[in-house]
Amino acid sequence: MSPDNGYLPTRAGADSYPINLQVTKAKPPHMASSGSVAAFSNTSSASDTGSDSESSYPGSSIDRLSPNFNVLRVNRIRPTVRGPLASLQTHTDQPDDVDSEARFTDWDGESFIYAPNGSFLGCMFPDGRSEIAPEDSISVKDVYRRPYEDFPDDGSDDEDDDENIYLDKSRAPNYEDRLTKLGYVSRLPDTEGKRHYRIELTIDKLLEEDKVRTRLGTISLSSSKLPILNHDGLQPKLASDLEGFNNGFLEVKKSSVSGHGVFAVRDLEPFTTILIERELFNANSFDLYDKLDALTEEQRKAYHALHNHKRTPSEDIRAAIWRTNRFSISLRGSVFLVSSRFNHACGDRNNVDYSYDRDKKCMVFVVKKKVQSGSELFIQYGIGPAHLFATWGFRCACGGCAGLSEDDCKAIKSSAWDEDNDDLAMW
Ligand SMILES: C[S@@+](CC[C@H](N)C(=O)[O-])C[C@H]1O[C@@H](n2cnc3c(N)ncnc32)[C@H](O)[C@@H]1O
Repeated sequence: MSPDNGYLPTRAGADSYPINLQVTKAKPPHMASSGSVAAFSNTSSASDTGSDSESSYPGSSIDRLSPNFNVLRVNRIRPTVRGPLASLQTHTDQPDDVDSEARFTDWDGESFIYAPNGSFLGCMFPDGRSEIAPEDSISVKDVYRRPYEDFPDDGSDDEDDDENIYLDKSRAPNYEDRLTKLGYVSRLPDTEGKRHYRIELTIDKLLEEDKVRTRLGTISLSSSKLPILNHDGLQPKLASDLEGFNNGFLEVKKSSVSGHGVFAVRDLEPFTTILIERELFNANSFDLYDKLDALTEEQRKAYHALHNHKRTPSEDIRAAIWRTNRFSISLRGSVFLVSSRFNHACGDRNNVDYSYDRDKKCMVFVVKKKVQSGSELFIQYGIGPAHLFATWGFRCACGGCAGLSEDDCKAIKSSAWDEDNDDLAMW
């Protein structure tokens, strides 16, 4: 399982986080309460949608916010006759320990927006196609999960006169052509202990001289209530047997695919965060045994209760457990107790995405599509049964792929499998 092996469009980046998203329809333009920039001052409360419609479009499109930033709604307020502009309005319960400005980058018409603490807030596609979109919802598309450090700092970032405007030149070589695509980020008055940011996005190429910022939409964010599961003071029950572990979203129990698995305990909507778990430890092939020695007895017991899938009969059991369960974090691996119980499914069958929060050392799991209560929750370890077999030594039984024949396995073993190699750094 490797959430951190480069940019994969289906995977979350290291500094990106999941959200719960609800999109509401906005008032049609003629009903909008105000079409001017000044209207923003009335919208600093997260509970103010500017819209009275309840329609929701779960599955719409901004993904991957911090657990501290749940998107509650996106609503289109008013398209402007001068061309569309978009804005995000955010708030956070985070302590005031970060810069007061969010960051905005623009690349090939894709807009990436970061919270002041560097957390990825979302992305928008402010291209011409979405101008005055015919549908009521704001046109915010697709999902991007890219580690923050993916954006190279060439020292040449252009800062506009307005100190709240950032344009990342290194990501937008033709940035001069895009000068009308700037993000305007400003802090709004705090309410009820929450901090609010307004992020406006100019997307109208026609507005060369007379740039007018008009709110096209608003995104309100609230903090996630899902607590981090950590194993510092491990409960004996968790140490000996995870079966029955239930956090209100998921439970661990026997799976028909393999051993134990993770199952939904209620109907889940896309983008729901279902588990945030702190690693038990992080190791590489050199310090694994030291790390295991440093665990408490309960923690070690929990480690040994994890599944092990030996690649070779001679493989050390501690190494086999580590290799079977670790999530690859850069060149190291982290072990989790509940996260390690997710089985793999190929193709469309996997229904959960995951990412690693480097700061908190947590794995974060987010539902990708609607899941019915009782269904098994699957992640994707790798692409295709041949890769799974060559890397982890098991034959995929997810039901979503053709699987492997005996001959396939033999062929893989003879080409990609070194019987003597139980090297921990295999993958
Ligand atoms: C991280 S563990 C997953 C949880 C494990 N089933 C358990 O009981 O703890 C990974 C192991 O689960 C099994 N596994 C996971 N997904 C599988 C699949 N699609 N088909 C067959 N075995 C699978 C393999 O043995 C694999 O080495």
